[in-house]
Amino acid sequence: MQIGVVGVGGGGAALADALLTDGGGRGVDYVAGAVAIDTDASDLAALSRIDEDGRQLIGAVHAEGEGTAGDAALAAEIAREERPELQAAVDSIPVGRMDAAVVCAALGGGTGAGVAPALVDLLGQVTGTPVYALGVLPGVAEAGGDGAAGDAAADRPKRSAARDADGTDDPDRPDRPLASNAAGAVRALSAASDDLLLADLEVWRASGASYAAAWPRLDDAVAGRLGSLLAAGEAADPTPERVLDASELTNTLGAGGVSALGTAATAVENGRREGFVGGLIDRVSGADAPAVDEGEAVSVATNAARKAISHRVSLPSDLTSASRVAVVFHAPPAWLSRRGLERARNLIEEETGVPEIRWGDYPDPTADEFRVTVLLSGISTADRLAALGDDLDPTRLE
Ligand SMILES: Nc1nc2c(ncn2[C@@H]2O[C@H](COP(=O)(O)OP(=O)(O)OP(=O)(O)O)[C@@H](O)[C@H]2O)c(=O)[nH]1
Repeated sequence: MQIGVVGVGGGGAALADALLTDGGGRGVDYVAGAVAIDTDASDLAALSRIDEDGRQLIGAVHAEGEGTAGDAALAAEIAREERPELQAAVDSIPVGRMDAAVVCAALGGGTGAGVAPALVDLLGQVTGTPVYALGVLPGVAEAGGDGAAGDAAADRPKRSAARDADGTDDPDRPDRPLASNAAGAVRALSAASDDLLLADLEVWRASGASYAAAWPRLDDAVAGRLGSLLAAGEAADPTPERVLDASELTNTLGAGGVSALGTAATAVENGRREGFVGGLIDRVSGADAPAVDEGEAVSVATNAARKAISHRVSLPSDLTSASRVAVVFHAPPAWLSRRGLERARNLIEEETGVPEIRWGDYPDPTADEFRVTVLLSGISTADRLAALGDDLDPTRLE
């Protein structure tokens, strides 16, 4: 599945950048084009993968190139006033080559929360493809919740402030209302987009560490999960037994509620010889697959499947409330045993209560792990969302 990516705000643009990095590193590209839009010039300048031509600063008059400091209403106003600039940025994405658009945003940020809904709306009008939102929920402590380390005040929730040498914030700017921004953005994006995929920053925060330390971990992990799902349908050599293509993914998404991503991997022997000469011998002799014990293949597949839905799912939630599931098995070809994949699918079906999950395999002779990646869609019970606002019970979201 080919996607056009629009990252908005500091966190959203960083996540879009991570998707481009993941796509470039796979040998199977699934990003048709990517742009970043922000009110903060320094955050745009800090991106590493998105082309300079694809970086659009907005709100220069109101935000002076320094972000909105959490003011989602101001950001929404900027989006209304500068719709032509948003349109120009989006126009640089090759719409004809993509199966869907993905708008990435950190939902606690003013720019992310205020501008992402306008972008979803705009993309819906110009692309003719589904438009998905990929949102980062703020950490519990930075959003003013309890139950986490009390260092939220010292833990700069904003990217440019996190880089400030003195660590102080602009006293003229209001406190950042991360929780209410996130609540508003979840409401608006679930109404405007074809599906809202969520990743909770809290999931990637190591105990006692700062949220800033969790940013790249979340961005790389979420990009890797989405990348595994999207690239599986694009990989043609060797031929998969079953392809999880764009229409399968589109049919998994859009079930109402919200969606989450899970993954887990086990290291496996891929049987390749080391080095250039070894690679040549492998190619000439065709001896690139180790003999894999069927019992071991089944055990590796089921263990990875169990962990993928129980460990660091991007939005902690009641998995039995999901209504649709798609799974990709990515491994060296010899490890993709029919029985192993069937047992792993059965396990996921039993744990989620979703019958007949969609799935595909991704045989990859260069892989050195057996990876299971899961998309859980139509989730209707997630405590973290309910804590952000009564009306955010996903059953009530569109
Ligand atoms: N995943 C991720 N989250 C980030 C990153 N940078 C900031 N965040 C989180 O995003 C939220 C703040 O949003 P930002 O993206 O910094 O703000 P913004 O959307 O640029 O909006 P402004 O308020 O106008 O600066 C907080 O929850 C931060 O912890 C990042 O690089 N990656």
